[in-house]
Amino acid sequence: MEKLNTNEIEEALKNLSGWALKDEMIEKSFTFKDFKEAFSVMTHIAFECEKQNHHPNWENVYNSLTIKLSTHDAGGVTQKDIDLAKTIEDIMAQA
Ligand SMILES: C[C@H](O)[C@H](O)[C@H]1CNC2=NC(N)=NC(=O)C2=N1
Repeated sequence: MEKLNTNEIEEALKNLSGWALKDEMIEKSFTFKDFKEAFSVMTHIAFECEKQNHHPNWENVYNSLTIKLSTHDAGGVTQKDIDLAKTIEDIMAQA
């Protein structure tokens, strides 16, 4: 999968509210009511990642979750990351 250039990423991010390009990754932070809610959403996301065979770099501290997406094999952001970010937004909208 081809790395997207900065313009292509910025264009894609127009449809992904709150996601930003930083250090060759796209990232967004979320806050939940408590750990249980955060981990429940993470579990949901994890199953979708398995389906897409594409996985996040993420950090959870109690009720906060920071997700960073890049395609390790490509060394940057690809369409796979954009697709996974959209999936994550859909999950958050349901939560
Ligand atoms: C073997 C397997 O398909 C690869 O290691 C996949 C798994 N998930 C992945 N996830 C991410 N974010 N980047 C990858 O390059 C990647 N590669």
